[in-house]
Amino acid sequence: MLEMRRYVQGVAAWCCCMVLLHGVAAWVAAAEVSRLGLWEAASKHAALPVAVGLARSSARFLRPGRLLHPSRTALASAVKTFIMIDDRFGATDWHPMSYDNSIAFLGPAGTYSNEAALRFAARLGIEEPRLVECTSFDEVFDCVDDGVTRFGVVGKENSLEGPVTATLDNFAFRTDAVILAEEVINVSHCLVAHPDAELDTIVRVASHPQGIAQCRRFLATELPGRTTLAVSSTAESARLAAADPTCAGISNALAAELHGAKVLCRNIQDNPENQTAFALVGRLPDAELISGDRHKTSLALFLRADKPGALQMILSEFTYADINLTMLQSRPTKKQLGDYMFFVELDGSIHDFDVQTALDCLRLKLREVKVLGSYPVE
Ligand SMILES: O=C(O)C(=O)C[C@]1(C(=O)O)C=C[C@@H](O)C=C1
Repeated sequence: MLEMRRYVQGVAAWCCCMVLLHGVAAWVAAAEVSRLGLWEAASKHAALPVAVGLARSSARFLRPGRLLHPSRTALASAVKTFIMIDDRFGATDWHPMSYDNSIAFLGPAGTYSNEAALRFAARLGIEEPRLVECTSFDEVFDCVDDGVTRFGVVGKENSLEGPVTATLDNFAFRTDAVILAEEVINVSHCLVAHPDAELDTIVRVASHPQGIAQCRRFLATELPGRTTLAVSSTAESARLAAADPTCAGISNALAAELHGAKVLCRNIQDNPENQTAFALVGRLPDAELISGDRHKTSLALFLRADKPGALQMILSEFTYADINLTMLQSRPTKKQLGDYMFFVELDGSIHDFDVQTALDCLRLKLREVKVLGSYPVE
């Protein structure tokens, strides 16, 4: 009986603590709002996140696990009302352009990007796409941003070399285009050369920097001492090789055939499992053009300040929402040495409840959460 009474007293004391904690949280928020005014308090992120943080941690204690999501979302949405956020996926001020079926890609004909562009065209149901050749991924983004083409194709990640940084930087700092779909291409490189060339007449090997990096071991063992030359694409290297017996290229067999080069060696990449994921980029109103069963979401996350535990805080929101991350990459903000932002790719759609919850919570803590796309994967 005595034990029972102690237990009841314990529970009552615990409840009082929780009520007190919520009271303090509300009081802090109210004091800050009355001191600064609602808008300033919210935009300074001073009182409200503190209140939310306290309320969340006590609520976490009250209702552990996934049961907590409704209260997390309610809190996050309540605060979201007062804080300016970059949520282009919720934006409404979008003006449709006059559309055609054009796709910008890294040329010339025969690149892996070309192959990806044709696959995307098939998924879009475009029978005869108008393919616009570009000399870099920057130019592909420019085509989409300036309305020169409706779609663009850019490399996103390679299984041997990792994320394509030129693409990430465009997404973080330059473009408003979004990822509409992803396509994975098997990359099987050949050493291609002038019809009269042999291995020992080659003095230079040209290719896209990714192509050269993916064949490092082959070049060191089969063509030691040869210089390498970075060119705009693998197919461009085939074109160069076809015109110069001393310069080989690294491309696929189709590019060699299209540009008049011959194949000297096949499958020269350092790992037979070489794949590159390409992104179809376009404007937001086209976000639902391609549908699928499985989705990925890509984000660029900008910190308010560099401080201990910042990355752990980001990761814990995903862990808490039970979301699997498929890519994590830090990149310099280009403002000062040591200042970094993060790219995250996760399993799930922006429309999933768990994903929305995690994003709402991150928006309270970060300077910017930029959604780069929520798209079907094959
Ligand atoms: O040069 C090409 O063929 C491209 O499409 C570019 C690219 C890349 O950006 O990674 C695509 C696939 C290979 O990984 C090598 C180069």
